[in-house]
Amino acid sequence: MVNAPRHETVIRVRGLVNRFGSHSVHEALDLELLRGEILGVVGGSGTGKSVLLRSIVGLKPPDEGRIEVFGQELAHLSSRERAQMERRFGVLFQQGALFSSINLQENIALPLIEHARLSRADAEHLARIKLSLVGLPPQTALQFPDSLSGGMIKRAALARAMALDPDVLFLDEPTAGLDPIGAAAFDRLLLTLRDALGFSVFLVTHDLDTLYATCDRVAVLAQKRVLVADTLDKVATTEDEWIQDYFHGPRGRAAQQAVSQQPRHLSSPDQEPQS
Ligand SMILES: Nc1ncnc2c1ncn2[C@@H]1O[C@H](COP(=O)(O)OP(=O)(O)OP(=O)(O)O)[C@@H](O)[C@H]1O
Repeated sequence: MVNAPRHETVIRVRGLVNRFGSHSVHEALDLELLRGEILGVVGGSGTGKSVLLRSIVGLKPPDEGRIEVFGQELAHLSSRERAQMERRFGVLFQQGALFSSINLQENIALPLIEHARLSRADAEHLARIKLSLVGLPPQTALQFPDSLSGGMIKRAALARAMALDPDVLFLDEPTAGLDPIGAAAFDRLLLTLRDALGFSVFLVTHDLDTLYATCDRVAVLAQKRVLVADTLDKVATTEDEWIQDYFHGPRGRAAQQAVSQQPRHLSSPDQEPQS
């Protein structure tokens, strides 16, 4: 691994409380994201993984608690400082992130024009570089999202999340809807890019294969907080019914077995079939 985690905290969440009316989602939630790590965030449906992601990126102001990013507390930033902070984030949301009416090159150029104030020509040139970084061939630059496979769309959405060279990538279920081969190719791509570029990753996922293949640490959300955040080995031995069912049920055992049979870090992202 070129950029091993250096145990420096880039995001620190303390005492987070999130509520929707009388429905409480998080109570006194604590979490850290370390520099250069891929942190998997798992938990049963509705435990608040996406709400946590949205709070950290500033889309859902918490009801209580502190969120510090690169040592600065989000709530204390001016709107200008917040905009600068947001440029250090790349977000890939669960429900595809591309505009269907413009081609891939234009989709990826958009944040570069809006936030980095590049000329259209420069932004589109950089967009083509980002597309090649995620393993998409040059001709896809002019294609529209509707004409691409699910795996290609995920790669293009990743290219867009990486448009501004973020320090932290937030990925919400990036392999959802992909077949196992496409999902494994995405996992390898993510690892390769993290190793090459050194960003930190907050990865919400239900995909056990992805956890085993990519994550340095895993945080489990349950009982409205982070029940445990540690290496997979340690998390998997935590005494909790949901954790035991999740990691030691048939799918957990299969994922563990699959990863023990292959090298974890590969030097280049394999391309999935581009149907
Ligand atoms: N805008 C909202 N208004 C009201 N309730 C919301 C809103 N957004 C989320 N919630 C509620 O917050 C809870 C947590 O939702 P969230 O989407 O974070 O769960 P999740 O852990 O990501 O679930 P899943 O794994 O199914 O995607 C759910 O009960 C959801 O209904």
